[in-house]
Formats: sequence, structure tokens, C-alpha cells
Amino acid sequence: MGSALSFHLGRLAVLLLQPLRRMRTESLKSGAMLVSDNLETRAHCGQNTPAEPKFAAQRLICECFYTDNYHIKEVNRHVSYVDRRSFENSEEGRKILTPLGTARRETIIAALEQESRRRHNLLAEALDRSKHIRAHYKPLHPEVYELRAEWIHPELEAIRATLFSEGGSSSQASKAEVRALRNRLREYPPGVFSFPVFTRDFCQRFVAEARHFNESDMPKARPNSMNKEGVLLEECGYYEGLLDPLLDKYLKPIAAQLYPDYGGATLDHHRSFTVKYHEDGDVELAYHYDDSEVTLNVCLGEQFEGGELLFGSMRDCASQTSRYPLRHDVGTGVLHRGHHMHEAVAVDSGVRLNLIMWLRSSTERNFIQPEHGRQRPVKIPPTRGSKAAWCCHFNEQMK
Ligand SMILES: O=C(O)CCC(=O)C(=O)O
Ligand SMILES: [Fe+2]
Repeated sequence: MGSALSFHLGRLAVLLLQPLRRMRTESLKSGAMLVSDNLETRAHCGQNTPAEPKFAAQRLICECFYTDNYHIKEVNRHVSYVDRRSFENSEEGRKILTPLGTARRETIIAALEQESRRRHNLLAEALDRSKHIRAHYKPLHPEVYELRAEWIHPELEAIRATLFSEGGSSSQASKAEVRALRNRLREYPPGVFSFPVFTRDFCQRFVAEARHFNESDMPKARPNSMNKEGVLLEECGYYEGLLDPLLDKYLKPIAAQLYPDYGGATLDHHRSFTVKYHEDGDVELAYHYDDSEVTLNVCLGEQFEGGELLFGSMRDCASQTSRYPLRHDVGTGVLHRGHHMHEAVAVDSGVRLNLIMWLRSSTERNFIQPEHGRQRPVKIPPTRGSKAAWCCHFNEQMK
């Protein structure tokens, strides 16, 4: 309770400072927007490490993040939004608002304003939460915050070995190595690959740790714009010890071979979170595409019926009628392109918990940017995470 109170006092301070932050970002020239400097990332919270800020990372956020792709539920449309006046005066805004009565119009504007505020406050709030968690959270299973050999399913180790069997690097895998890799993976539907990732032991501990965090009074954010339940794993300290190494050592070498045209070889950062479905919370996830080049979706448990993953077509494909259901066992990961449309059907009973990694490539995102007519510096960070300044293209449905 005490830590919850101190967190809320901290939030109050951030809200008071918010106008200053906004002024600062708004005063920056168009192009990449330096949203918040001196962003610290937390020390790994599983180890009770002293809460010293380890480094200062600068984050670049694409200006379109604040303006593009606002979803209006009432009319199921995505729009651009800067502020009320310009929206009401825009052609797009007029088309949507004019046929509606005052009450519905006001509801829509209020929701757009709320979403705009949410986006502007996002980084500062995330930083607050992670500082608070680092300082106050006592994990039940500190061991799941690091990638131990025993957490990795032996099959994934074997899959990785196929790519290095001739002693080279995965980026120069031979044809034989790539064939061997594909032979070990299940591909269904085309372009969607399943393979074991974690051992059951890891999944059980991770689920228990997630429950422990959930039951704590730590501050929690929504994992993305569509799921309400689950946690953002960066804030909880899972990146440095567990997920960054998982990406570097296993996922990137595999994705480099499977998705060379979708940034697979240059994946250098990720947004990772858990999603949770059960009768009394989120039960399903609507058809969508991800804000990622490649996504890894691992089923962690717990016990549930229903909740299958369904895959459709790529986002830009005109026909979106067929759906391919995928069985997803505990510990298994499904790797797919972020723009491969998919949904999760309702759980009939029990609790379904999944680990989602939206894997991203700065190279890819900076490369596509000019096509969208944005003016931004093309800045490709040397590495991900602490040292990375990174710019994203957020023209996506889920954030
Ligand atoms: O619930 C699932 O398995 C799907 C989650 C998902 O698609 C996402 O978070 O992007
Ligand atoms: Fe998704």
C-alpha cells in the first residue's frame, strides 16, 4: 500500500511537469521528435540490484506516433488527429462527424483527446513505473529474469545448431543449413512457423512470477491498444537478462533466414509483453496486424480451452476471408510477419497467458520512412536497448 501511495505521488509530480515536457517536445523541429532525454532503463529487477540509473538512453519517437492512426470505434475508422479544431475542420473529420448527432460527436472527440493525451504521456509514465518497480518489487522467481540454458527447449537449441553447423555465422548460412532449419520447423499456414521455445519448467515459473506481479500493488500498464490485461516486460526488467539475449542468440538467426525481406536479418529491438485471457477479462483478440517486422508468440499456459490463433492473409492482401487455425502448445512459439493478419479466438474456460515479442528492425523502419513522405533524420542506432536511439514507424493498428 505504501509503495502504491508513493507511486501515485510520483505520478502527480509527473503530471505537473507534463506541460513542460510537452513544450519541450513541441518546440523541436519536425522530423524525429526527441520526446524525453535522460531516459533511464531499470536495473534488472529480478536481482534486487541497487536502484542506480545505469545509463541515459535517448529515445526518438516518430512524430507520426502522436498524430497517425487513431481508431474511432464508433465508426471503425482510423484517422489522423492533432487537436479538436483541426480534426473538425479536416475533410476526414467532417465526413465522420457531420452525419452524427452532438452527443456521438462529443464522445468521439473525447476519446480522440484521451488517446492523444495517452500517447504524449506514454514515455514519462513508463519511466516512472519502471523506476518504481525497480525500487520496490520483490520477485517470487528472480531466476526467470535471465536466460539460463535450462529454460531453452532442447529442440530450439537443435534448431539454432542447424544454422551454425558449418561453423559460419547465421547471416551466411549455407543452402544446406537453411534446408535443415526449415525441416525442423512446422510451417502452417505458409509463412507461419512453430517450434518449441521454452521448457515447461520455465513456463510454470514464469506464469507464477507473472501472477505474483499481477497480485502485487506495482503500477501496471496495458500491454497494447487492444489488450487490457498483461504486462509490459521492459518495465518489469525482463529485457536485459532474458529477452534481449533470446532475440540475439536464437530469434534473429532464425528470422534472418525465414524473413529476409521483412527485416529478419536486422532485428535490433523489440516491444514485449504478456497477454492474458480469461472469462472475466479479455477473452479474445480481434483480427489485426502487429507493429513489428516479425512477431514471436509463445504460449505459456496456464490451463485453458479454446483460444486458438487464426491466421488470415498479409495486411495488404485484398481478400481477408480465409482463416487458418493454429494449435498452440505450452512452451511453443509461433513466429510470423507482423503484417500477417491474425486473431485469437475466445477462450471457453480457464486462463490463457502468452508472451508476445514484437521484433523490430531500425534499418527496415528507417528505410521505409521516405516512402511515407516524413521528414526525419535517418538515424540507425548501433545497438538496441540501453545504447539505442531509435525511431519507429507507427503507421500501425496496434501499439
Ligand atoms: O493472444 C494471442 O495469442 C495473440 C496476441 C497478439 O496477436 C498480439 O499481442 O499481437
Ligand atoms: Fe498480434
